[in-house]
Amino acid sequence: MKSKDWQEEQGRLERVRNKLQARITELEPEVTGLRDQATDMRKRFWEDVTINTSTDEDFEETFHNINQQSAVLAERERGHKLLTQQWKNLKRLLPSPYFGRIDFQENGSDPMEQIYIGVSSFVDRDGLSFLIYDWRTPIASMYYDYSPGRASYVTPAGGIEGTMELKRQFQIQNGQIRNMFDASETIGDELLQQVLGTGADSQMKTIVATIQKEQNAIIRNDKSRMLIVQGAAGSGKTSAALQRVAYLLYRHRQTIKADQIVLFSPNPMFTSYISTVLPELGEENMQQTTFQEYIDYWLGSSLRPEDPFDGIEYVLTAQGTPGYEARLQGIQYKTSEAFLQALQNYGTWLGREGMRFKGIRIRDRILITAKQMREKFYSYDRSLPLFNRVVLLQEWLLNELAALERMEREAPWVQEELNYLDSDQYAEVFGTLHRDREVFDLAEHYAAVREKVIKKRREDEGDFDFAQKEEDLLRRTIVKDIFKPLRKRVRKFSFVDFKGIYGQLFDDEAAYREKTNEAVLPSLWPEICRQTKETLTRNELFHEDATPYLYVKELIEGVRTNTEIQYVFVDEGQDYSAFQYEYLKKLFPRARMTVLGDFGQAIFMQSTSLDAPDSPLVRLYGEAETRLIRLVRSYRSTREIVEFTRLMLPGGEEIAPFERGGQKPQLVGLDGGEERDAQIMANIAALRAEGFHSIAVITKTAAESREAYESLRAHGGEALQLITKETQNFEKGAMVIPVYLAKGVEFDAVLIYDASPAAYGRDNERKLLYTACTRAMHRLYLYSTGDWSPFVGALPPNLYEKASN
Ligand SMILES: Nc1ncnc2c1ncn2[C@@H]1O[C@H](COP(=O)(O)OP(=O)(O)OP(=O)(O)O)[C@@H](O)[C@H]1O
Repeated sequence: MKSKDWQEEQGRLERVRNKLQARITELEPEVTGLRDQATDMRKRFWEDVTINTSTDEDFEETFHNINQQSAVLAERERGHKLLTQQWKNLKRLLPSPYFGRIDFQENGSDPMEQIYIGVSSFVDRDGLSFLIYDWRTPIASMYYDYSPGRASYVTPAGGIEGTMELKRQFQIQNGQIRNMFDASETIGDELLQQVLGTGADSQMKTIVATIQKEQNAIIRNDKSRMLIVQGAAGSGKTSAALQRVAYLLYRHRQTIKADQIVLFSPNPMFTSYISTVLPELGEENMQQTTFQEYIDYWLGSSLRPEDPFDGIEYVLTAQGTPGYEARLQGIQYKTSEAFLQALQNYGTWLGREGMRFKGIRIRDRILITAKQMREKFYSYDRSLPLFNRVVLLQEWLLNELAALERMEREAPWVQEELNYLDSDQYAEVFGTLHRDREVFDLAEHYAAVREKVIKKRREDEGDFDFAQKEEDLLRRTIVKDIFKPLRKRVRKFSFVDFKGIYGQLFDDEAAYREKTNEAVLPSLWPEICRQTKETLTRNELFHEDATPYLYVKELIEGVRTNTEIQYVFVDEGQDYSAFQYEYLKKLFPRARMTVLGDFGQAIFMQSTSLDAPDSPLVRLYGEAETRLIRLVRSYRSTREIVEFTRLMLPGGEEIAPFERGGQKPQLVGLDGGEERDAQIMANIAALRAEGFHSIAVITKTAAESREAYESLRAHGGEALQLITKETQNFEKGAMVIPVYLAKGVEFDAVLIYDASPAAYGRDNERKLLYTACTRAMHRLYLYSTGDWSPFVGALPPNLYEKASN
């Protein structure tokens, strides 16, 4: 780069920074001033309103007064929030105001425009000249989409065409230009090289300075109801998703708030991993959750669903145990669209017969039987949906309970209870009767006067009537205490026997066919039925039963929806079943959906292909509303690691490495376990000495992780961290982690604890090994004390180096 250019750019940078600084200094007193005003107002809120309730007019005036005062306060707070936001943005810009520049000559327009691009916009005093453009502005999109030459962009008013004369990238730190590149290709590789060469972090970083064209298409897609991204490991799916959230929040800032966007992530640790990206971009985080959290929430405490990690642990460790094959078949069937259809048919069947209810009882006595409920239920108009009839039944039950409650007050058991009441309960009733009196002070006065006038004493504690009243009240209280929780439960639909309704699906094959019209059943159906029923008796649910169970529950209770949410993001989308997608679609009827995933990393049984021609995801909203984008370039790992890992997958040749070189993966053959642990510890020490700090020893299962952890600790690995499904935060350092928890995250170096055929031999273990190896950014080691997994053995030997002790 010519030094004249450099000087000019440094000069401009300084001018912009001075302006930024001046604006910050100018805003500072306003920001603190408004904050103080608002705090002060809040403190003095009640001093500034005069409360007078003497007359109706006074009361009304007080009411308006309070309203007015809170409106002023809200306005101040809003003003303060906006100003603070602006002030924070400027402060964020100051050390590194921009990262890119394009010179654009619009067709038919005179001056060529220099467009500097940063994480937010900064306008000069005149209010017109943009000193910095937010990366999300339409004009800035050219920076990501074009190399110098003809270029265009789309504004709300239409397309603009012209020529890009220059495209420049900057690395600016603390106000100094550290690097400057003029790019001839779409985003020069140099900057990306540098960014990717740095170490892994315990938190994900933003990529706004180096977004690639194909990622930009994902970020700015604003048309599709359903956007599907199938992308190879490390191709930037999660990154694109997060920058897309930032883009949407900017593009629709008048209408969408961060809490109207929800992102489903694979586990809580991942949630913490990505939590800093949006704040770094000056935006609030969207809502983040896991599917499991949803399920737990809606199932309540009635049943304990198995979590997906216990589910996968079973699949990976229980081969050969009785019932294993049936469980696998069960998982496959229960997560399929066929089962969803079967359950819909089941809903129709329940509309005609077979609903199950739970009788309502008090003290070992049935008040309303399940049979009565069933008869009542099926007496309602059969054209009404299940849900409406259940609501009618609910109303009927509440009325019945009210009548029964009145009758019950005279029941002999109530008399008995009366005899056993303790003094506290008496005191309470006594207090209530007297309280009634005090409240009606006027009535008390009136009664006292009346007593005098008619010369007859009013009734009192000693009177028969009073005693009668007291007993009545006691009876009411006793019966009410029993009926109140009954009513509460009826309101929560607990008179419906959901467990029985779901369970009876698994009575036997003929019954199942009749209830669901299902033609094709898994061959081990009887065993699937036995397992499902047995789990239900323990008040547990297999992971694969949880969503279907909720689905059936909602057929009856009414569908739960959340209409507030405008955008739903599903990361690691291959791990959700067709069934779960249908459920999400129903849950968020207004939302647009973005699903990002990689079928190459589909390690759960319920996986869904994202881009197959018959993918249920495409059917979800229909082809016309769906856009599929494929990412094949992998940015995370070095070329050597990508070349090694991609061939583990059928069709993996299309995955393209980014040109960043490194060491070939190392296959370390050892004679025994002890030796392996010593070797791993030696490799970790060497990696650390080289400056790699985030290191993961990856195992296939949680059980294996624990064993490896114990064993490595005995060989000097005291500082290692064991990651389990309960781990909430992702910390930098060396750790032992099962592969399914390492999904979505990355490390400087990955060490595959056991790459033998015993660990990764079956076909469903191929993707596990691929997922594990693709977590590595710079270094990859595989260990085995015997043969190599066939997925490694089949690779051309020039793709790795063999090392033995
Ligand atoms: N355009 C880019 N500029 C800089 N870094 C990028 C870019 N795209 C991706 N990366 C980096 O590549 C790594 C992988 O990105 P990310 O985790 O988003 O990929 P992914 O497709 O979600 O991966 P996986 O499916 O393996 O979880 C991250 O370190 C990310 O910062």
